[in-house]
Amino acid sequence: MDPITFGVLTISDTCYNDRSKDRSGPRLVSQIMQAFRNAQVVASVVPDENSLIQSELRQWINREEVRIIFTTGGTGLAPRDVTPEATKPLLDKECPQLMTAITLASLKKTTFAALSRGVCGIGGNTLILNFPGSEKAVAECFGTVKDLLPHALHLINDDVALVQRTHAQVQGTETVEAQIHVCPHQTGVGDGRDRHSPFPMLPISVVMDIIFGVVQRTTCLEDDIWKTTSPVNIPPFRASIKDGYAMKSTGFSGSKRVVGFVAAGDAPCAQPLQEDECFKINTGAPLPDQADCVVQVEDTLLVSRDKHGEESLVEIMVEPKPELDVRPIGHDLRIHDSIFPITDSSPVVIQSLLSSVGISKSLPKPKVALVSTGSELLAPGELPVPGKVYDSNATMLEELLLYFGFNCIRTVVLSDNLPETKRSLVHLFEKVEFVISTGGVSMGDKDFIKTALEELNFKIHCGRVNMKPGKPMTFASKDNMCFFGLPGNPVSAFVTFHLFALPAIRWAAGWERTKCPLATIQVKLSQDHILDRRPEYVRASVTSKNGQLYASVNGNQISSRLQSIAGADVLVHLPARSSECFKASAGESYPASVLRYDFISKYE
Ligand SMILES: Nc1nc2c(c(=O)[nH]1)N[C@H]1C(S)=C(S)[C@@H](COP(=O)(O)OP(=O)(O)OC[C@H]3O[C@@H](n4cnc5c(N)ncnc54)[C@H](O)[C@@H]3O)O[C@H]1N2
Ligand code: MOO
Ligand SMILES: [Mg+2]
Repeated sequence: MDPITFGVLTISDTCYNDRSKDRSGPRLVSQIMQAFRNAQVVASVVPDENSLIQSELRQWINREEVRIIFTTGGTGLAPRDVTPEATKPLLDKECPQLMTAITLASLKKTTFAALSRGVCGIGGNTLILNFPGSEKAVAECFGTVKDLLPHALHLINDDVALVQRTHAQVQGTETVEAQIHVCPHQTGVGDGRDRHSPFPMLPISVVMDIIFGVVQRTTCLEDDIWKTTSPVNIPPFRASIKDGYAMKSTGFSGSKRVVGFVAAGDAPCAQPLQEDECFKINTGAPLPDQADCVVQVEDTLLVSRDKHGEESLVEIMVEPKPELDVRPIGHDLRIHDSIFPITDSSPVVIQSLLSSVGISKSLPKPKVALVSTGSELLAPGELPVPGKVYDSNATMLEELLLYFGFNCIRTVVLSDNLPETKRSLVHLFEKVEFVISTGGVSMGDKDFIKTALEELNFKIHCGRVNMKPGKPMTFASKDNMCFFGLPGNPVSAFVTFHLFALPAIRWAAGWERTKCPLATIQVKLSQDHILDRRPEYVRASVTSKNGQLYASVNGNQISSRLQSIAGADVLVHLPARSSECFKASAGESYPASVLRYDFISKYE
């Protein structure tokens, strides 16, 4: 079944300014994913501005694969409500009855539905429907139209065979065998254990929006760190920039008597100084009070030593100039000035700048616990046991957290046992705000993570993501406790850590939102790659050839094969296969997330 791409456009000044306030957009996305297994969703938020709404809609209409667009918001009577006015000029045909069906259904719930002015119609080959802005309203409106949508698309496509089949179904003339379920809803119910995941397969962008909306970000950087002013001058004294001789610039070049020695760490010296005298001085040492310049040792000659072997006379071969090779007091940073010229959440930057002005403060970092689940797991170092495998995830995630500057508590392996899993989660959340587990999130009857979370009254925001690897990635929260259930397959855990858990932890630590995800670059593929049904995050190593970056896929990409992370500089983002495109070709350019600072493996 080919994927259908839906667009979900939230139109609201408020949500545009604070995306975490957008409830109706994510609700629509989740309903689409639940109703259509082959759905892909692009989502965006724009303010109530006619031109911005039109520009976003036009872009989606021009994308061949976007077949249905739902807008939510801006349909009412308020002065800023302009969604219908923005939509109408883009429609080639209006579909007023579709809106009538929505309105009739909505009026059964509330007469306020009469105050919505939304329109429906076709622009290019895309069906556009304006829904109101409330979460409840979009759920109801979607419920009204969802069964009509596949047939509407067949009609827009002029897909005669499927149109006839639907007409036959409606008229009851089709045989049972010939019936196809054009709109495959997930069952979510059934006798005994449900055989279908009740969790919609959400697009990555939606999961990211959810994570940033749910995880609480510390404001300590804004409230405290960025406002820190320096209690000292740097340098706190006039400091020599060179190893050489400190003197008066009013004297000339030529021979000078060496009257003293100043090393870094010595207190500034008040001894009188004549124009034909100098002090030997080291880089970083304080200039004697009466000196105003330094001549580097390379521009001098030693003339004589005294009886103790100490330098007594030197020849200064350049003309001394005022301030030559001197850093004045406060040259680098003045007392009371802000110590951060710009905000930079890197712990390296924060901690070292604080230290440079004498402030010893450790940054509050989110507390994280790691736990591997699986009765099959052996700790590295243990003897092999039939049926068991070694736990690589705990080591990998601990190293990744350290690499990115975060610490963790690493706990024991949990066996696949529901009461034990629940007990451990409760216990861990007494100590930390993030728990990252691996394993136990897919469909097996021993996959207890989601059940444990539900029984502990966590809200599961995401139980599946439309990606490969990492589909069953689970994100849940309760109060300020956040839980990432990464899939057990080692590569799935590796990819989902980088794409979801790391940005969440950086966000909690107070990082800017744009800095939380890994940096993205463009790379050209070195070889063809067959596209998957899900968007895929392929591990690849990068070669730089004449300034262009090429990505070579690291062997078999099955999610159990940890060898694919060896030499992995980037995760190349490949789109899902579509009816038009089934492979990514060598030479094509794709975005890629940078996994490591030293991300170029080879130069050719
Ligand atoms: N019926 C279905 N089965 C599966 C689905 C599905 O949609 N329907 N999804 C598959 C996908 S995709 C993934 S990914 C995995 C994820 O499974 P779980 O998160 O439930 O993980 P487990 O079943 O516990 O283990 C999977 C695999 O990984 C090995 N593993 C687990 N932990 C570790 C560790 N710490 N170190 C090394 N290896 C580990 C484990 O032994 C299994 O081989 O589910 C698919 N199934
Ligand atoms: O998502 Mo799984 O991670 O495909 O193997
Ligand atoms: Mg499993």
